[in-house]
Amino acid sequence: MKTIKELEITGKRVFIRVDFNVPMDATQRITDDIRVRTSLPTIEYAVAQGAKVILASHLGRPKGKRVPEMSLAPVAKHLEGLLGRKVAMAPDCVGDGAAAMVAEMKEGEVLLLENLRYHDEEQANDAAFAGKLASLCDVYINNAFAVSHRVHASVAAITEKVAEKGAGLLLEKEIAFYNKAMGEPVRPLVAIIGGAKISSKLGALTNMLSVVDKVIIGGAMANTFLKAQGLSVGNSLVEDDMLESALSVITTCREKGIPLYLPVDGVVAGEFSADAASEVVPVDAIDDGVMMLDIGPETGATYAKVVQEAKTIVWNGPMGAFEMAPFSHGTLDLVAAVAEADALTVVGGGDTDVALHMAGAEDKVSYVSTGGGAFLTLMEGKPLAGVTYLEA
Ligand SMILES: Nc1ncnc2c1ncn2[C@@H]1O[C@H](COP(=O)(O)OP(=O)(O)OP(=O)(O)O)[C@@H](O)[C@H]1O
Ligand SMILES: O=C(O)[C@H](O)COP(=O)(O)O
Repeated sequence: MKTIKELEITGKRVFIRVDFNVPMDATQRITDDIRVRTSLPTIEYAVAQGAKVILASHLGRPKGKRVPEMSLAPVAKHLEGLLGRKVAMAPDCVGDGAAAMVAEMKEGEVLLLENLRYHDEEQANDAAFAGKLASLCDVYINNAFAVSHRVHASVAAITEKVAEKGAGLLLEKEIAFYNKAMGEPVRPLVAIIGGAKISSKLGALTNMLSVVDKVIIGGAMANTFLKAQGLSVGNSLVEDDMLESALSVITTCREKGIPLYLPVDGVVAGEFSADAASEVVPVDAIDDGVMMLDIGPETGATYAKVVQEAKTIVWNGPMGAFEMAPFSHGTLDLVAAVAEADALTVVGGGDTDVALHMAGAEDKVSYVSTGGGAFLTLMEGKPLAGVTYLEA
C-alpha cells in the first residue's frame, strides 16, 4: 500500500476519504472533534504540496435521504477554524454542482463534499456511483480508518476507478500502532476488554487469546462470564446465549495458561440510573433485585496492578456504565492506571475514548484509535476492507 507521501500530488485533484462521522448535539454543534483533528496532518500535507483537496465523508446513517441534520456543513465550518483557511462546501458529493466547484478549484484549496450516505449507492458499494466520485479526482487517498471495515463505494469500489491511490497519514498511523502492539509486542501484553456485550467482542476476544499474555474482563460482559461459572448475577445485563462461549474462553485461557481476570466485587444498584442507591458487594453475593453496573474497588486494585506490570496494553470497552457518576470509578481508575503504566498503550472503541476524555487522559496513552468497529475488526485479526482495496 502506497502512502500519500509516495504519490505525486502537486497540482492534482486529490480526493481524500475522511471519517468526519462526529457526534453532534441538537444544535448541530460538534461535541467531539477528534476525528477532524486527527485528519489534519494529511489535509495540511496535501495543501502544502499544492494539491486541490477534495474531502469526502459520511455522517450518521441517513439511509440514502437528504437528512438536513446530517449535513457536513457544520464540519466544514469547524475544519475552517482548525485549518485556518477557507473550506468550501459542495451541495452534494456527486452531480453538476460538485463537479463545477471542483473544476474551479485552485492549488491548495479545500472543498468538502456533502454527506456520501445521502446516496444509497455509497453503502451498496455501487460501481457507477464510485465512478462518479472518481471522476472528480486524479488521485484517491483513504484516510478514513474508522470506516475502513465497510465495503462502501468511497472506500472500496472507487479504488478500482482511479489511476493512483494510497493511504493517508492517519490510516497509516492507526495500522502501524496496532501492528506494533499486537505484531511484535514487548511482553507482557495485556488485553482489556469491556463494554456491553460479549457477542460483539467474542471474535476479538478469541483472536486475542492467540497473542496476549493476560486478559482483563470488565463491563456488562463480565456478568455473562460470572453467570457461566454458576454465580447468580441478579438483574444484571447478561447474554444467556453466550454462556457457552464464555465458558469456552475460560477453558482456552486455562489450557493456554493465560491468566483471565474477572471481577471479584462489583457496584450494584436496583436500577440503571445515576440516582439509584448503590453499594459494593462481592460477586458471590449479588441479590436478585439488583444489577452490577461497575467493577468494585478490590477488582479495580487487582486490574491496576496487572496494568502496572504490563509492557503493552490493548484496551477496548469500559469497565462499567461509566456515563453515570456512581458507576464510573472502575473505568476512570483503570484509565489512570493505564495512563501511568510504563507500556505501549493502544486504546480503541468510541465509549472507551469518551472515558479517556472524561479523565483528561487522552494524551497520556500511546495511541487512541479513532475507530470503533474498525478497531474491533483489527482485534478480530481480520483484514480491513479499505486496506485490502488500496493494496489490490
Ligand atoms: N455493567 C454494565 N451494565 C450495563 N451496561 C454497561 C455495563 N458496563 C458497561 N456498560 C455499558 O456499555 C457501553 C459501552 O460498551 P461498548 O461495547 O459499546 O464500548 P466501546 O467498544 O468502547 O464503544 P463503541 O461500541 O462505541 O465503539 C456503555 O454505554 C456502558 O454504559
Ligand atoms: O463511527 C463509526 O464507527 C464509523 O464512522 C462507521 O460508521 P457506521 O458504523 O455507521 O458504518
